[in-house]
Amino acid sequence: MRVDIVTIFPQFFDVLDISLLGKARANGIVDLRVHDLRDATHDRHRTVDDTPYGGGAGMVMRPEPWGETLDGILGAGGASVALGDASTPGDASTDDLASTASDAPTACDASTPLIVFPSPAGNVFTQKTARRYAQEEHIVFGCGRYEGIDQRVFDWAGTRARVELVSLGDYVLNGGEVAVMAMIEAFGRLIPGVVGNPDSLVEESHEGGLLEYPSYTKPAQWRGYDVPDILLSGHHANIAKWRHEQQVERTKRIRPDLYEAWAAAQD
Ligand SMILES: N#Cc1c(N)n[nH]c1-c1ccc2c(Cl)cn(Cc3cccnc3)c2c1
Repeated sequence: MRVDIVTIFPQFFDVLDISLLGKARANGIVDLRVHDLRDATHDRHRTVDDTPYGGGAGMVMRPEPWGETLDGILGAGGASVALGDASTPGDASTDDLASTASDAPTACDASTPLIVFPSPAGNVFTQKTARRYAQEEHIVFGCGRYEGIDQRVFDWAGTRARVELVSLGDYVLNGGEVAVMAMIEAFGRLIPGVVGNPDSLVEESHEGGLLEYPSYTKPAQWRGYDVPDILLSGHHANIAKWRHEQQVERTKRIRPDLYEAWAAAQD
């Protein structure tokens, strides 16, 4: 899998060299490339922003550096696909991603790169999104700053690739870098060969729609707290049953929204 990141803070992603993803890069499982948007500027101050048309506070990211950088990543020709607007149906629902939505790509396939722009106005990133991204051959992440990126970048990019605006959640960040770091970790660990023991991914929170069960390790007693007896019984079937019951109880108590969706899917 190839991953390109466009940002004005390339050093922000240096940390990806020390994580599991660093090993995946070294092993050739992931080809990760970081691009400094300012390298596509041609003025003395390497300007990437300007005042917004129509007035308003803050600055908007200029389209030219984005177009030049994405041209370099996608190749001069690049895929030409007929698309709706940049947004695509989110993965937040429990339904499979609707591939027939009016704003979904109408003439492209998995070999067409996916360009993901973090945005407060994007669809919320979920584990379902992470699973989908882990299947992609080439993802380009466009990290914006200031008040956002000129809309024409999304419109033009949508003629060259599949484009998604994605939000990390309903809170406000200062730019896209933190969101991209989180998304790369979330889908990167799902890529075969990145995590040593893939079995460890199966019973995590949000896999299967339930939160994970509580975990314990040695010592059996700690500051007056004991490990549940069932976990010391060696009875694997009973342990599995107890763990599932814990998952259901925790999900119902902590995330009733997830519980309702999970319960509906059991019927
Ligand atoms: N993903 C996500 C996400 C999230 N969950 N919160 N904020 C963001 C996010 C993503 C991209 C940008 C770009 Cl480009 C500029 N800003 C700053 C900003 C803040 C408020 C209103 N407009 C722009 C971004 C914030």
